[in-house]
Amino acid sequence: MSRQGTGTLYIISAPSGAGKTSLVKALLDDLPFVRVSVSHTTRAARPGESDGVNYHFTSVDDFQAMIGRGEFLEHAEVFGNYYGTSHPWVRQTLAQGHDLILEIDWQGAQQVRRLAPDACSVFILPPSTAALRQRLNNRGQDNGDIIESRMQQAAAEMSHYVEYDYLIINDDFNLALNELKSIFISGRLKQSAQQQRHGELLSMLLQGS
Ligand SMILES: Nc1nc2c(ncn2[C@@H]2O[C@H](COP(=O)(O)OP(=O)(O)O)[C@@H](O)[C@H]2O)c(=O)[nH]1
Ligand SMILES: Nc1ncnc2c1ncn2[C@@H]1O[C@H](COP(=O)(O)OP(=O)(O)O)[C@@H](O)[C@H]1O
Repeated sequence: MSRQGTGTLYIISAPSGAGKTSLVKALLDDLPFVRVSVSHTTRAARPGESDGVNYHFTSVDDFQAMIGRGEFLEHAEVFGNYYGTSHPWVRQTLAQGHDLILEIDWQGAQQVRRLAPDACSVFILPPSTAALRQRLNNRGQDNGDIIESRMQQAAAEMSHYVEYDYLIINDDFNLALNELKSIFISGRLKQSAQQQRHGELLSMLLQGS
């Protein structure tokens, strides 16, 4: 299912605050063939977040109705809220030939791997737990209790890193971004070579030089 059309499915997981959203945003700015899935969640929007952009903010009743209709590729409860990925949207985006990122937790990653064994998965670690706490504080979007509960669950999330194809330590942001980009570019190159379209990719990659 990760290779319907020409797109490849990528899973990116990390403990809260490790920097996955910032890295994915920067990656999307640089690589035009990549899209990110906007998940559904029952958590409240943070200041500055908008419906349909960061998440589809959904009531618990609506979320459960979507589960009942089989609309999620995967879903999980994280930090006391539900999160899920729209199956029709994933199918359509891959069929259009885009590579697609799912920013999901380890539970969702396990569900997706069962359905799409050739999905490529990347785990992002912070350089230390102290840095993780510092980043959650600096982000300034969660109160002290929420930060505490995210720190408590960080170890459990991080214990799953061995299940992933790639591991990136997000210490220096630009270094981590380049490592992430190489994974996507190499994946695209492999696909393009299979489809005899490597010349097209090369000119896309070199257009800024
Ligand atoms: N299984 C699953 N997890 C998700 C989904 N969307 C987000 N998450 C995970 O839910 C957790 C909390 O996300 P969020 O509330 O945005 O907090 P943040 O990671 O600190 O920015 C993170 O581990 C996300 O990877 C989804 O659609 N499915
Ligand atoms: N390499 C880095 N060094 C320092 N701060 C970072 C780095 N990467 C991300 N951050 C900051 O850490 C905070 C959490 O990042 P975010 O992308 O929201 O994490 P996540 O999506 O994994 O919860 C943000 O304020 C972000 O700007």
